[in-house]
Amino acid sequence: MTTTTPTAGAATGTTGGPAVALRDVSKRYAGERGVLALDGISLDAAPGEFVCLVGASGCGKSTLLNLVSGLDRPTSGTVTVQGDPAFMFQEHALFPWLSALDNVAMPLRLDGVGRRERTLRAREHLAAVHLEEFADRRPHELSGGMRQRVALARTLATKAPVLLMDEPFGALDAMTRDLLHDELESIWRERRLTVLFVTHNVREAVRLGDRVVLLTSRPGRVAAQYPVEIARPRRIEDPDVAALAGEITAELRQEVARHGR
Ligand SMILES: Nc1ncnc2c1ncn2[C@@H]1O[C@H](COP(=O)(O)OP(=O)(O)OP(=O)(O)O)[C@@H](O)[C@H]1O
Repeated sequence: MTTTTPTAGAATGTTGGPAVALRDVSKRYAGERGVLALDGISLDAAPGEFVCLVGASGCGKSTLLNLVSGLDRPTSGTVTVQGDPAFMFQEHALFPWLSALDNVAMPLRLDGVGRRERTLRAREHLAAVHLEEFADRRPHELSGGMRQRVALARTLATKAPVLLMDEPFGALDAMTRDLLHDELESIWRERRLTVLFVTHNVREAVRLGDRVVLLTSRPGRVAAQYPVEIARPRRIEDPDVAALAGEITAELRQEVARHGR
């Protein structure tokens, strides 16, 4: 039986259960070849937990996030989320004709928040990502890193307790990515968000995650899970981060080799 059950409006942690729970979730895409993207995934994220997903290209990471977001439904199994999650992609998907402030205010506007209140709140979210001085700029007047910050601020404006991030920093240079790691980490802690973060970059996963989940090549299954017990604050170049990332990468390589991809 297929059910996707976002318990809309529930706050993180109020029911005492996991913030995100996947139970034996499979996804087969329709079409001639009927690709089986995910096969029997069971995975929880506790309220306030930062979970990173890594795996070979095409193993179903984006599919998994889409199922959690409710954009798509599993073929079988159940997906349960406490509250409506917010989604942030690699492509910032900002409205080009709107200022940074109006982009951030958009979810508030859609929620029916009045102009005065939403401007005030959007300014606070921009300040959280250190962009208060750029409130009036349009996306094309901002750098790639700044645009991703605006996208992050807009995601925060939704007040969603669960944040789904699909390679959000993949296109950024190392320095900008480092800064955004710091900002995301501090916002995550402050707001006690639950984060599901997809990345190709195993070091980034270890830098950010409380736990790293390694998926098998297609069809995606959980191959291994690594609790990250390295004290925060962490830096991506820390030897401990590099060591665990090395271990996970070795396993990932074997996984890719096993499937000849
Ligand atoms: N809408 C769709 N229709 C048919 N097949 C799809 C669809 N979306 C994804 N797929 C297939 O499902 C598999 C998993 O795709 P998905 O994008 O979830 O993988 P991924 O791990 O996020 O990939 P990458 O790391 O390259 O971004 C792939 O083989 C892909 O071609």
